[in-house]
Amino acid sequence: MNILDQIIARKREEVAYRKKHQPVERLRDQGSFHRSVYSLGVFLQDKAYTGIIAEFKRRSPSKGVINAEASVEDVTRAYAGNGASAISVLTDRDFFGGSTADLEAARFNQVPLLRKDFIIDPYQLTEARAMGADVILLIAACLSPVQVKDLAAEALSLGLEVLLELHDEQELEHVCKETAIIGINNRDLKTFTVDIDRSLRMAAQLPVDKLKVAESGIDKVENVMKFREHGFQGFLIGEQFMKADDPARAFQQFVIALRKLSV
Ligand SMILES: O=P(O)(O)OC[C@@H](O)[C@@H](O)c1c[nH]c2ccccc12
Repeated sequence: MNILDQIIARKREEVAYRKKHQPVERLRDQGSFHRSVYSLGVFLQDKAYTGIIAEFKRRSPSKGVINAEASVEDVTRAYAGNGASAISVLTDRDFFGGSTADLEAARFNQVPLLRKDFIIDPYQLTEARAMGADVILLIAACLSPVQVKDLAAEALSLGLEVLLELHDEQELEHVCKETAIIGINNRDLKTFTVDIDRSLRMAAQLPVDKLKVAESGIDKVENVMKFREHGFQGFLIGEQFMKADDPARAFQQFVIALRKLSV
């Protein structure tokens, strides 16, 4: 079993457990279920922001512990206060050290919040809405095209936006009218190999009306500039900030350098 298969096998158990202990009706009663959402599509196209979807990630299966100390509140406040178009928060516990509590703790920020997890069941969409997310991730590598379409339609009906993550050409068939924002993951979730040019190669094959997000392995402002030239509106960056002793400062410095190049 590759790592993605292991994550999904564990996720099925986790979702079954959660459904039993937190019935979907109870999720719908939570206050945040009914709040209005921030639109990732709108924020990615607003030039007042950088296009960066800045991620809060404590650890990962590929890197182990990235940052054990960081405070969600402090880091995400710095992300939102310094031009992030959105914030991504890992909510998977077993492989990424995240939690529902982490996302809830980031909710005070007035930018779109992405629930970063492995979504395989509609229950997780209601859960995402209830915990205060605005956007959910659907990963083509672990879903069929029909599952993507059904989960995306349900997410939209709950008022959530969808970021569909692709990695290779075969996954282009997962793109549908319900998925307006497409991320290309430069990291292969099965082998962890990162190829930063993958986004550039695949971008040309995406429908022109989709918003494009380059994901993973971005560690230089020059990468962001290059992605922009290739028509990308979004850049999902985690480790580059989280591996610093002070992720808030690392983000600020990255944005200052990016703004210098952008003028
Ligand atoms: O930390 P990086 O290399 O900047 O990557 C961020 C993000 O793209 C990565 O965390 C990610 C992309 N797709 C995922 C799916 C699940 C978990 C994590 C991810």
